[in-house]
Amino acid sequence: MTVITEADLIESVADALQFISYYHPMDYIRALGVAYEAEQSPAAKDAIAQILTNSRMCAEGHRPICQDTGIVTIFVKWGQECRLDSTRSLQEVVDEGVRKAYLNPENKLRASILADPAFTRRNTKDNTPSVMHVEMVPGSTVSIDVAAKGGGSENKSKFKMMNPSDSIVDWVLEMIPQMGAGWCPPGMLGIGIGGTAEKSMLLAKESLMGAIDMAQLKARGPKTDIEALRIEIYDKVNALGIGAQGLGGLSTILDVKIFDWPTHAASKPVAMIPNCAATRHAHFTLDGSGPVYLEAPKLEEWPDVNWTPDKAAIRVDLDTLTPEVVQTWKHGDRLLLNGKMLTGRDAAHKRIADMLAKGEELPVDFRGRVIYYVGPVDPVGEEVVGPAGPTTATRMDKFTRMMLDQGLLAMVGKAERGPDATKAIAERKSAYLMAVGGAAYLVARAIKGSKVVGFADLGMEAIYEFEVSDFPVTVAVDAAGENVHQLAPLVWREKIAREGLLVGA
Ligand SMILES: O=C(O)C[C@H](O)C(=O)O
Repeated sequence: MTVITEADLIESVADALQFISYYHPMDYIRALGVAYEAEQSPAAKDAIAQILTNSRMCAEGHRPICQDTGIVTIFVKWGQECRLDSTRSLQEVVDEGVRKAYLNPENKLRASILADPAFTRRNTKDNTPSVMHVEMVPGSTVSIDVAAKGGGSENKSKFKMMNPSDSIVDWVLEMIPQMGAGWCPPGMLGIGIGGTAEKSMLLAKESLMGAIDMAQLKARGPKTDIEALRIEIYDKVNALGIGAQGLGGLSTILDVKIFDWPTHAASKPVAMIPNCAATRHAHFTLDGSGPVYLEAPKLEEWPDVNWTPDKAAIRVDLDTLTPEVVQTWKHGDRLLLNGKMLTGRDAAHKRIADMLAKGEELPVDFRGRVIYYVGPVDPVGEEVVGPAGPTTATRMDKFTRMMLDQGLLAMVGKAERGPDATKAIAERKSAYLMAVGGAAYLVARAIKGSKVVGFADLGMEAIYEFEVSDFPVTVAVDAAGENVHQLAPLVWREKIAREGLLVGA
């Protein structure tokens, strides 16, 4: 009987979570490097350059790849000849490891988990509990996959109970455009086919724990129907031209993973879960001999890509910004923002709406201001703020009109805006600016000052005032309502079809 001690499990889980917070898996970095070389869309290439540069900076600086340090998801294969030496449950012991990792003072990670999700949504403050799936297997070791799944990509998960004769490829191609860019492409698609409703979801999620091997698979050719399906979905999704961050381009996905399971004669459940640019997972095996520490990758393995701000970009002074200046910006323009910018995301917007409904005075005057949708990581050491990349703007769509009514001039976030928000932006001659999701540490370098100016109790969801210097954004919706996320993928889809471009990495 192998004895697994509490201490070994806690230490190994904590080490793996710290590790994946700043080291991308190398298979992802290699595939993204190939996608970068192949990319022909300047906007998508710039976004991939930011993600690659950010990744290397995080590996060097041991700080999180993304401000969203994820919901911890753990797959445990527990050997039947192993015993956990603890009076606590496996969930409690694993969560002790999560707590230790997320509260590590040298690299404090963002606490994103809220208890009582339907009502008070209270932050648990240490990112616990994790979501754990345990399977008993033959053997005398414990094998663990640890992942930290970003909320933006998790939000785009899809499920369908198909008729047995329905086409999986058709459904995927219908879903991908609906998912927009909030899942931070280029990433991976995990697909689960069969079993029951919940089993297919688990299969999809577990499939994402695998390494990216699409190039090798395509080179050797498919040997099974599932492999052929992976290639077909990979090629057809990339041919949609959505591209990095939805900016139009050749690489929307870097791989498709598929797990399947026998199902009922009446059913064909299919689940699809995307993994974002902040792909984070690691694997280790405990054999009773002590904790496992993962081996650091070599920095030379990162592609030699060093993003710097575009010198031709338009410099904007936020402190003297006027509606007239906002109206001169055209969709696709690159801007470098300078001066003071407010922040606010889901909880702050909801509270503003509640306060306005009650006729209460807001803690912040939004007139003439720009708001950045972000929930930053707390700073460590000399930092003024930790990694602070944009959150998905679409979730703030329902509040856009309300915020523009408060005198807001423009918004900064990631991914597309929906039709209502785009219409409101055009009516008020405002603008929506897009920063690159998955480049949070790089973006945070442009933030020179940070203070909380409202709703301090909301933690990372409070309203901050950032002082920024050359903060890079692209005009995604301009005052005329022109929207890059609608226009660019169409252009690239047609170009790919017309020129027969080789898509993907
Ligand atoms: O929570 C965040 O910071 C970002 C979120 O993962 C998102 O992609 O919208």
